[in-house]
Amino acid sequence: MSKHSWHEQGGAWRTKGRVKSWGQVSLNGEGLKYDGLRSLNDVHVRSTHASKTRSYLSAKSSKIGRERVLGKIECGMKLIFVGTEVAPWSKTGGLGDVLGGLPPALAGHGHRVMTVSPRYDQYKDAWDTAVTVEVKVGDKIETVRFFHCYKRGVDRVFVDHPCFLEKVWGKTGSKLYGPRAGVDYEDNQLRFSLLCQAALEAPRVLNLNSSKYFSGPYGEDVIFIANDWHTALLPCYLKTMYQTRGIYRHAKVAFCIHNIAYQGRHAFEDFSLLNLPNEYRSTFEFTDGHLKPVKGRKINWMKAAILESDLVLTVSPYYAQELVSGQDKGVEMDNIIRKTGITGIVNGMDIREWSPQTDKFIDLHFDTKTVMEAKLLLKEALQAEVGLPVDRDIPLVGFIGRLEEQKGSDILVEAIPKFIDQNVQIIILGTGKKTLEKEIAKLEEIYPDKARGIAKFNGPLAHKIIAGADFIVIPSRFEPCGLVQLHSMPYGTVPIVASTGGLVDTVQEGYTGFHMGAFDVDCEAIDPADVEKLASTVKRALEAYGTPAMKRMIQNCMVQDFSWKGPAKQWEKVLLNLDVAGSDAGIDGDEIAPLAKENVATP
Ligand SMILES: Nc1ncnc2c1ncn2[C@@H]1O[C@H](COP(=O)(O)OP(=O)(O)O[C@H]2O[C@H](CO)[C@@H](O)[C@H](O)[C@H]2O)[C@@H](O)[C@H]1O
Ligand SMILES: OC[C@H]1O[C@H](O[C@H]2[C@H](O)[C@@H](O)[C@@H](O[C@H]3[C@H](O)[C@@H](O)[C@@H](O)O[C@@H]3CO)O[C@@H]2CO)[C@H](O)[C@@H](O)[C@@H]1O
Repeated sequence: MSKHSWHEQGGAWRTKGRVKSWGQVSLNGEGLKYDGLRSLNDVHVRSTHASKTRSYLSAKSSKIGRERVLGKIECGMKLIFVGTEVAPWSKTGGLGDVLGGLPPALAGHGHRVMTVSPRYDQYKDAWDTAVTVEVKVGDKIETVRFFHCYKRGVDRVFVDHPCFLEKVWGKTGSKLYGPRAGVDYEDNQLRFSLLCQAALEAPRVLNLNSSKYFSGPYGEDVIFIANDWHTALLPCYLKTMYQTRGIYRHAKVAFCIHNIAYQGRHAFEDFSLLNLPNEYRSTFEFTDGHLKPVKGRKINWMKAAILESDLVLTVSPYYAQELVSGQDKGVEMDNIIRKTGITGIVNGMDIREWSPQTDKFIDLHFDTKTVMEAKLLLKEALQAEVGLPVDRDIPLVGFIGRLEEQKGSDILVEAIPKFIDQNVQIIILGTGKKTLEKEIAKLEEIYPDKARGIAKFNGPLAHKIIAGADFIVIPSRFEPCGLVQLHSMPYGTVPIVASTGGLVDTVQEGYTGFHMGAFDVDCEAIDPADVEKLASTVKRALEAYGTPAMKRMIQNCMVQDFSWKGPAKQWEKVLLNLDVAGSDAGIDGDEIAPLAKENVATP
């Protein structure tokens, strides 16, 4: 049994009755009348005879740009990303960022890219396609409707169903998975079953004509990129509901692990909710030493996803190594992953959102030449905003993250007394576990002139901290990739990081940041040695503040390229290796279109 970091503690949904039969409702009839955003005919699509309406445009790269002519696809893959978060429409953390940023970068390489995620809110930029499909979820037939918009070269598809829209009020930050942090919705397994089935329908039933480069449904020769445990049923349904019927014969599934701490462990009896044939029981079966959500034998969604997908990826090479290093870091999936293998590709970040030269949330823009003066002014603005004494000579340390043990905010709180006597201020921004939120909120009372803990999900403030702080501290017990250090470095904000996961891959000791060493991954305890490591490394960073060495580090941080361009190339390479019919390398392009101003999810 892994001693720590399986984060799920319960919330299993119990079935009251057993499902007698499985499978999708019969699909008959035909006719796909949805034509991009214009035609809003009320078409109830029960058919999946998408091929009848195919009219692809082919794509050719040329030196002077894209030249695409009617005919068969000559270039690019058809990629369907599926996930429960997609920024800016929905986000509780980094999963949303990745589904927001990676797809446009792959579209920029000439691939046809769609994301499928829940419609948690009335997104003002996503239109009703009027296309509906029926899927069997648990023992009920549910109708789902697709909404759509086309942004930065990506078809953003939103799955509309009351199980998403009625539960989540407000677009980001909370309530996507449960009424509060640590508590899951009882019907999460059904919600995610519905999402997976809808995602499998989308490429076939949506007749999208979003750009001059591509038109018609995506068709069947696609690659699904499933993300985290919520999408684990996708490879299983692909095989049992489609490929057995000769549909999607060449389609493949890549499964990306953003966080092994959340695996979707549920009561074994819940298998019957999933509408999968009995032979899949063993794929899901999993026994651990935990009592929650039930003692002993369970189903484990992530295990099934790892075993049933064609390719398993994660979000940094070092995390990939950690996952197979043993039970603790692999959270009891290490033996399974050793069998399948795993590819680690470090995440990129959205340089349109996170750039000191264009950031819409800061009052002053800067570059490598103006950084030293600009940061002082931005720090003063930040100090004033959070109510700390305004003093440009005090080094400011920031923290941004979900308040879960993963992120080590508890270790940080414990370490603060050990360095707060220095010339320093600290601002912690995060939401999550109530106990951890209370801990950070108390800091202001204890250190009124030195510390602020803000238990809110606040995007603009995150930008101001990234820009105005001198250091960003990331004391994670484990960190698959970490985006906050990527966001901070272009702003010359030097990261102080635990030596784990993607933090190892992206921060170089003494060159672009400060490493604290690896922490104990046991989430149930705070190791005093880790408190010491954190405090001494912060002190080391404070000593460097204002020195020529620190100035060099700031420059080193700022000149790196953390955009999605490089990672997208690597993603392209591994996805091409899946050898799906019609797939071809894309072109060496940039993102097709900038993030439109209206590309903001508002209720
Ligand atoms: N209170 C708050 N207010 C405003 N913004 C907030 C916020 N709390 C967090 N954020 C934002 O949420 C994102 C968090 O990024 P992380 O890399 O820490 O992801 P997370 O751990 O959630 O995701 C997992 O998936 C990602 C993506 O693969 C991996 O990088 C990561 O290691 C893994 O744990 C950042 O954009 C951050 O600014
Ligand atoms: O983008 C942020 C993270 O979002 C996902 O994590 C969520 C996870 O998948 C959900 O299951 C849920 O986790 C809760 C867990 O189920 C429950 O038993 C309890 O331990 O509390 C957990 C937190 O509420 O919410 C997570 C988001 O908070 C995604 O899987 C991660 O990769 C992302 O880091």
